[in-house]
Amino acid sequence: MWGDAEIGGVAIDSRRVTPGALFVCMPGMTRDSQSFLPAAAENGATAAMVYDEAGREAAIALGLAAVQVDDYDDTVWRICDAFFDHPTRQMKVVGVTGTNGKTTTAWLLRDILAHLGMKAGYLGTLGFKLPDETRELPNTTPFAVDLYNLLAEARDKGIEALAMEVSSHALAQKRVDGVEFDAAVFTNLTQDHLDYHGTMAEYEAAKWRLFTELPAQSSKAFRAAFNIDDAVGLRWSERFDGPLSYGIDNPSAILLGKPAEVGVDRIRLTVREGDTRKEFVTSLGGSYNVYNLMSAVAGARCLDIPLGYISLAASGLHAVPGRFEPVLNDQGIGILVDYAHTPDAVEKLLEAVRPLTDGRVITVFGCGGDRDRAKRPLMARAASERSDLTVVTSDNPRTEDPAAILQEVVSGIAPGRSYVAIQDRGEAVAHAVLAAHPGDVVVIAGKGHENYQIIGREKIHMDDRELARAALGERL
Ligand SMILES: CC(=O)N[C@H]1[C@@H](OP(=O)(O)OP(=O)(O)OC[C@H]2O[C@@H](n3ccc(=O)[nH]c3=O)[C@H](O)[C@@H]2O)O[C@H](CO)[C@@H](O)[C@@H]1O[C@H](C)C(=O)N[C@@H](C)C(=O)N[C@H](CCC(=O)O)C(=O)O
Ligand SMILES: Nc1ncnc2c1ncn2[C@@H]1O[C@H](COP(=O)(O)OP(=O)(O)OP(=O)(O)O)[C@@H](O)[C@H]1O
Ligand SMILES: N[C@H](CCC[C@H](N)C(=O)O)C(=O)O
Ligand SMILES: [Mg+2]
Repeated sequence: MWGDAEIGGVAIDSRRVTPGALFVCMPGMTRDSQSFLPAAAENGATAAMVYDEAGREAAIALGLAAVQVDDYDDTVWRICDAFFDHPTRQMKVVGVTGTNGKTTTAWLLRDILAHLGMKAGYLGTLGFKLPDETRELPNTTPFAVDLYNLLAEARDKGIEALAMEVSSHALAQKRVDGVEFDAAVFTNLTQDHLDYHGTMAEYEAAKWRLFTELPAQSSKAFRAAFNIDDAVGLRWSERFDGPLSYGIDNPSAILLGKPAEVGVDRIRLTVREGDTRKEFVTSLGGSYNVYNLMSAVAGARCLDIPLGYISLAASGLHAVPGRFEPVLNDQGIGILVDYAHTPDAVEKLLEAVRPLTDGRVITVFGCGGDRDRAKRPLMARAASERSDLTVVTSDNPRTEDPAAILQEVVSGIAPGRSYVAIQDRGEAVAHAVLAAHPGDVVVIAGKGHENYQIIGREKIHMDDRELARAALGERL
């Protein structure tokens, strides 16, 4: 520590530094965040957390108090948790983790809690949702400094319960350490993010921290809910003391769902827990959402909300933005915008769609650049095996060559299956919609709620729902 300073805030980005703040420089970013020390000082920072000698010297030269840390990940959350006075001790927090279904589960859980009159919040891929406003966030689970700022804001605004997605990146980087979870829900584990974690074992180990290391740091009692129809969920529930197991297929689940009807915008199921049975009728659609509904119910049960209350609240549930979201039209063409961006999600999505139509299924999808390359051919296989026509296109190529990504995707198309590769996403959507006949379903996967395409480091406006409507216009 060099020098002393009274701290009035903590910021990770020089543009968000307010007078008196500690500016936290995070190592390993695309740009050296210590290069923003002058901008932070200009905005009134009085102290800086730096990660090497050059940063320390720069901070001191700017008149800032400086602390140099070697283990960034393990230090920053401790500083934030202490500075913000342990914000999660004053609200219920339910974490949701797993490869697919985090956003949907956490969003539905927030809706259930809000319908029951609680002041509930949501934090995840769809942003930071408070009762009166929703703000977009760049990450599913923000970095510790940003996260703790949001948690303190939630606490200060009287949020009673927060449903929060917890990504594997966040767990590996200790972004959520110090957060005192009342409960955590596990949805499923299949391949994704191998670019970051390297192996499935490492990926799984990161997620497991939410159920082991994090509760061990917490002063609260902790409950865990596992989907035991998933192989990893089953294994974990056996390793865990007193979990709430849930599922549809495995009859030993404590919370057991029996779907009675699954349509485009209707799910009806019975949930049994011991001697209690309750009917759930929602305006959600798609068979994969039966699981997410069960996950959300499990999250609410972990907070001791009676099953009957949860079933009442569930009657108000409807499609989550960008997930199995219909684009309505009067041309008789089913159009669904969805966020499937893993092999398992593509499979589950298309299995949800097939029973809903006697017509053809036409699927448009791509794979993100600068992300897990190994999943590209697997997504193509999953899509082409279950579609009558597959249209491969771009999905956030980022700094990669879009044509090269398309080639890697196409290498996985199942032999003999019909496909076309069209790099421009707007043209690809138009091709699919123009090829459709009444009764067919066009599935546009991968971008869901995203209203942009990232090309290079630029974000340009692009929204699959708008592209679909424009293409419908071309048919007239
Ligand atoms: C690869 C990666 O992790 N990138 C993150 C990184 O972006 P970057 O390296 O491009 O940042 P940068 O713009 O060069 O800035 C570097 C540093 O300087 C700071 N800065 C920058 C400009 C300035 O004027 N002043 C300033 O202080 C920034 O705050 C940052 O700390 O820093 C940004 C700001 O903190 C993050 O939003 C961004 O996450 C991006 C969006 C991302 O996609 N990350 C993925 C890998 C991720 O974390 N995903 C997980 C899982 C998602 C899921 O499957 O659900 C997640 O939780 O989001
Ligand atoms: N329970 C599930 N099992 C399998 N696939 C699912 C499940 N829930 C959702 N999906 C598929 O995954 C897509 C993304 O769902 P959602 O956004 O809820 O997941 P997520 O885990 O939050 O994803 P991300 O990692 O991007 O945050 C959906 O659009 C759907 O195609
Ligand atoms: N949170 C996910 C989103 C991927 C969505 C897809 N549109 C892409 O860009 O690959 C990720 O960072 O892997
Ligand atoms: Mg998400």
